[in-house]
This record gives sequence, C-alpha cells and structure tokens, in this order.
Amino acid sequence: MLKLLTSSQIREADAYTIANKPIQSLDLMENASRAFVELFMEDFSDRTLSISVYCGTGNNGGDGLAIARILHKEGYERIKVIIARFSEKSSLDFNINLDRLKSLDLEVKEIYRAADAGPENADIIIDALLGSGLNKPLDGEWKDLVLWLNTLDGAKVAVDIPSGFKAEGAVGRTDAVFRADLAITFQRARLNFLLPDSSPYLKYFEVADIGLDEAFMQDGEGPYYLLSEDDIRDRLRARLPFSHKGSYGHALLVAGAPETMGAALLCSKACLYTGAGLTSACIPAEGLNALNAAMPEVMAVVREGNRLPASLQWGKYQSAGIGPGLGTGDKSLHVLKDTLKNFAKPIVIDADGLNLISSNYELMQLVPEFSVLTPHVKEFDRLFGEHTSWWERLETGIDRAVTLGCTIVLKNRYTIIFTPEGRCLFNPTGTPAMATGGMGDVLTGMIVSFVAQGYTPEDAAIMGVYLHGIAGESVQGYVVPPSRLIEALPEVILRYL
Ligand SMILES: NC(=O)C1=CN([C@@H]2O[C@H](COP(=O)(O)OP(=O)(O)OC[C@H]3O[C@@H](n4cnc5c(N)ncnc54)[C@H](OP(=O)(O)O)[C@@H]3O)[C@@H](O)[C@H]2O)[C@H](O)CC1
Ligand SMILES: [K+]
Repeated sequence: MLKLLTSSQIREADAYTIANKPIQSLDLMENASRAFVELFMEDFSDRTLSISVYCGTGNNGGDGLAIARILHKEGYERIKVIIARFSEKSSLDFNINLDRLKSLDLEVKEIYRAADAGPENADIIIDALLGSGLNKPLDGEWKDLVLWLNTLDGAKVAVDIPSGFKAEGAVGRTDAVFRADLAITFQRARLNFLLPDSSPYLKYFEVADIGLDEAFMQDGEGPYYLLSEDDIRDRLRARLPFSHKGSYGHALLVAGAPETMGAALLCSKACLYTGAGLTSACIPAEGLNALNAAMPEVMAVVREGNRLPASLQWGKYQSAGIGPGLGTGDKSLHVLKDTLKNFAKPIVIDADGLNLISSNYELMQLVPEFSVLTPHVKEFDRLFGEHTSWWERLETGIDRAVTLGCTIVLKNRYTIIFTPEGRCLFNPTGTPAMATGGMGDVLTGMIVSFVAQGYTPEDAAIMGVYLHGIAGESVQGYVVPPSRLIEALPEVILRYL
C-alpha cells in the first residue's frame, strides 16, 4: 500500500530528502521537471505543437521554467514562457532556472497584470503558476489570469496541482481554479484528485516519480493509502492439491425479489466465479426457475411469501451477504433482521440491506462486528446523513468504520475502503465503462466469496474491490456488462497468485 500524503507532508518529504540524500533542492526541481516532460511527451509527442508555459515566481514556477528548457532540448519548436510577476518575491530555484532559460532562444514575457497576458492561441497551455504552496483561495490578478486561461481553447496541463486547487480538505465550489485536462503531479496522487469533487477542475492525472525518500513517506502519519497489486499478491492464496469444495467454504446470498431476481443472479454468479466452494442463493419462490435455468451450480434456499424457511441451517455457511434486489418492504425487513440475528458472524450488507438499515437505524446494533457494508454514495448518505463534500464523507467513513467495528466500502471511481482500525484505502482499479447497473451486486458476491474461502472480511473487501476493477478493465468496450465482468474473474484472479 502506498501511503498518500497531504501537501505539507510532501513538502516535509522534500525537505527530508534534501537533508538526507545527496541531492540539492535545485536537483529535485530538475528531477521533477524531467519526470514531468517524460510523461508529457507520451501524451503530446508532436514537436510542432505550440506550447505556452505560464509560470509563477515560486518553485512551481521554477518547475515551469525548467520544463520549458527541457521541452526545448527535446525538440519542441514553438515554446513561449509567460512569467506572472504578481508577487515581489521569487524563490532561489526559480531565479536560477530563469538564468538558465535566458541563455536559450526562447520567447519569455513577464507580465505584472493579468490584463497584460495574451493574445494566446497555443495548442497547449502549461500551468506552473502555483502548486503545493497555495495557502489561500486565488484572488486579484491570480484569479483574473486563471479565469482567462480557462477560457482558452488549448489543451490544459497543470504542473503538480492545478493552480488554486486544494490538494486536501473540502474543495469549495469556486471558479478560481485552473481547469486542467491533465495534471502531472509529483510522487503521489493528491487526496482530492481521488474524490469526485475534483471533477470540475481536473479530468485526468498522472504521477511522476521525482525521487523523494520512500521510507520517509511510508512512515508518515495519517490514515490514507492507495492499494496496489502487491496488496492482492500478498493476500491471495493458491488452491492446494487435495483440496476439495469443502476447503473453500459455503456462501449464502440472501437476495432478490420477483422483479429484481437479476441482482440475486449476478451476485450468486460472481460468488461462484470468485471461487467459493459452494454457493447458495436464498431467493423468492418466484425466482427458482430463473436460478435453476441460469446457474445449475448454485443451490437454492427458497423464501415462500418472502419468509426465510424454518429449516435454514445457518451454521453450515461460512459467509453470508444480504441485500441485492431484496426490496425494502416489511417482509424484507424481517428477512434482514432474522439473518442478522441468526447468522451472527460478519456479514456483507449491500443495496436494500443498507436502505433498510437507514430507515430502521436500530438494526445497526444487530450488525455483527467486522461486517462489511458496501454503500454507493446515496446509500452512504442515507445511512450516515447528508454530506456537502466528499472530504466530509472521508471523515465520516473513518469515524463510522471505527465506531461500528466494520469495514465500509464506499463505491466510486476510486472506491474507498474504511477499515475498523481507521485506515482509509483508495482503490485505483476500474474504468468509467463499469458505471452500469448490477456492478455492485457483482462486488457483493465477490466479497462474500472471499470470506467463504477464509479471508478476513477486511481482506475480502480489499481483494474484491481491487479485482472487480481489474476484471472490469479486462473487458474491452464502451460499457462493461456485469455478466461479462463475472466471466473474466477466474482468469483475472489467477494473475495475482
Ligand atoms: N517535493 C516536491 O513535491 C517538489 C516540488 N516542487 C515544486 O514546488 C512547488 C511548491 O513550490 P512553493 O514555492 O513552495 O509554492 P508555490 O510555487 O506553489 O507558491 C509560491 C508562493 O505563492 C504564494 N501563494 C500561495 N497561495 C497564494 C495565493 N492564493 N495567491 C497568491 N500567492 C499565493 C505563497 O507565498 P506567500 O509568501 O504569499 O505565502 C507561496 O509560497 C510544488 O508544487 C512543485 O511544483 C519542486 O520543484 C521539486 C520538489
Ligand atoms: K500549477
């Protein structure tokens, strides 16, 4: 897991690296600028594109000057540098890079007011005005310049952080932020890049390694981490010789209503394809034909009149999940209550299971410790109250996971897993093509399956979320139908052994 850091922690890592490695601050700026250019060249390889680099006079601006110089060396022919002299101060490394730039045959313009900028019709606008040094919202000349840049047609690329964008903390709705198509950021993704509140200001980001001290960063304070494939390799166990279906657990999925049997079918199939030894679906009688026809491998536990059968032997299941397509009527409420009371082991709760708890919050007391709750944003807010920013949701998620002793999986482009110990893990896998109904049902089935196989609920959530995203990425196309994703699972999981 990569530790994710706040801007001030990255600045500490910067200072630590300079103090403890044989590297000067100017070299770090050179590293950062080279790393930026390497990634930039992959996206914009055409050397005839016109590029305007807008620089402040701090170190973000210093990066901009170094980037302009390196791009020139790389053969980009049409580079212009515009320096915003809106502050009397300038950093040492900025000044040195300005001297280095002056020896080159490049157009450099210094402006003292936003109104002096332009005309501008460059193909690419590089924003090196302000980076991690931002300490207040943009106003005055800065704001005017950024608002004007936002009106231009060129592709917009930010150095490190779009100017005016808060890398962490609640992102206020403001226009005074450079609206970047791409940010090439240094060393670690910024926390707010991973939250939907960044979407008006940033379409994509890439991370450039600039050589900051990794051990120092990993030891930093704070609950935020980014999952990586090593986290799956470290957890996933091979299926052993002489193992049999009993070795991989029996999973029970309490799901479906006559009109929403699809949800029950998807989560049961995902459970089966993720490797549970046995999968049983507890479904309404009306869905029995559908289950038998669609999935001969899955066994049925039939709910007549939406009542759990008295014969249900709870003890024979190693894991259970409840909620997909269950409905929110009174009988579904009884089914949920009985399941929570009788199963009495960590359980995966999704969709209508969560909606029922939202409207009957006393049920939360019945939720066994170490259970996994898998809300999307609306379900999260129904459960824990309305939020005005995703940053607030991060704070709530950490707090509730600890107080409830549960893992909470807040589903999104970068799904966030809050663990009972108070960690907050961002998942990088998945694609926007996965934004379609039924995806959540699949994830639930996967997590239940991993719990059945003996993984802890927290590990099952980590593996389920990460592999769900990888399986989604493996299906090519404009949209990923959940049933196609499920079919990719056995092969995708095998890659991580
Ligand atoms: N470790 C790294 O990640 C490295 C980062 N590098 C680059 O350096 C910047 C950070 O540079 P820094 O000089 O610290 O800060 P900025 O360039 O972002 O800002 C400069 C000064 O601007 C002032 N400021 C802050 N907010 C505003 C505002 N809203 N309006 C006007 N002015 C503002 C502030 O100075 P004050 O004296 O006014 O407080 C800033 O100090 C980082 O983003 C990277 O691009 C290095 O190149 C390599 C290592
Ligand atoms: K910037």
